[in-house]
Amino acid sequence: MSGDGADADLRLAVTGAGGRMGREVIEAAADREGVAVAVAVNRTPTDPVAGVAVEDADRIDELLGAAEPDALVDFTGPASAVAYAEACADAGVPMVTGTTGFADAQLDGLRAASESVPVLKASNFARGVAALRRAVREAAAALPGYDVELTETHHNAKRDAPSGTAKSLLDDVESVRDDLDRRVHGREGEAPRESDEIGVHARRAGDVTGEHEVLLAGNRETLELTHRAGDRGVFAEGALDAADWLAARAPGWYGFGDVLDAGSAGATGE
Ligand SMILES: NC(=O)C1=CN([C@@H]2O[C@H](COP(=O)(O)OP(=O)(O)OC[C@H]3O[C@@H](n4cnc5c(N)ncnc54)[C@H](OP(=O)(O)O)[C@@H]3O)[C@@H](O)[C@H]2O)C=CC1
Ligand SMILES: O=C(O)C1=N[C@H](C(=O)O)C[C@H](O)C1
Repeated sequence: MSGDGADADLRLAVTGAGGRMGREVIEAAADREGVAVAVAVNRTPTDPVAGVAVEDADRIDELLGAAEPDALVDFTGPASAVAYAEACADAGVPMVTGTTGFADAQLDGLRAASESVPVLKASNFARGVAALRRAVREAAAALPGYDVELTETHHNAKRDAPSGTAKSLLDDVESVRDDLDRRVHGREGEAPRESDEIGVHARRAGDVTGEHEVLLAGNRETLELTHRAGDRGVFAEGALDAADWLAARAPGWYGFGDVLDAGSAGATGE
């Protein structure tokens, strides 16, 4: 393969290239046959990652125009993800974003870009989480009246809380349980539990990659459904699968479930 990946099957742009996930995506791409990183950018100057030079993020428009990558993979922050989506729309580049913590207005910005190019947003690219989401929908529907509490644990540098995955799981529970429509974030003092609550607990500690547990409890039994990510490579692999799939799609709004459905894995939803 040539240095700029001109003969690769899938040529990527990666934003946040100096971040935990950006580095992981570049390293996973380097290990994958037929995939090359044609553009990598970061807000602050960063040494090359896996031999890929990291450019100033302010040059993104010029770099996308010159390299014409097949897709851009973004793991940054909500404001920058929206700005990169606008750059993708202008350059005609499909965008995969795993960034979490968007406000509603920022989501509108992503959706606006999806009118021009394919945009795939997923709060979690682990296949196990896709399976967890299916299991949670099934369990919550099968156990009417049971209390539901969600606990997520992440490393101490995570910015947003609760996690994007936690919010997706809460959406899943609420989609099958009309009686649960109030998210209660932690409890303190006089706080008796009401029947319409879903308790949400966000823990931040050490270097935990990411854990999500959904507890369903009746009066004489409990069911716990838990996913633990072993390392960030699992997210990077899923994001590369998503980029590969998205590169051939029409403009629109997509989720990781669409990628897995296409591969007959049977997942649905974001
Ligand atoms: N969907 C999924 O499967 C996963 C999603 N995530 C999400 O991905 C995102 C990034 O996580 P992680 O890699 O751990 O975070 P890091 O803090 O390690 O990296 C963030 C990166 O984004 C850049 N960045 C942040 N804000 C801006 C901005 N305003 N403008 C330009 N660049 C910016 C940072 O640049 P700089 O170096 O200059 O600070 C850095 O390169 C988070 O939202 C996280 O929740 C994480 C793991 C899996
Ligand atoms: O910030 C992280 O690290 C992670 N963020 C995602 C989220 O907010 O759900 C996914 C994963 O849990 C790791």
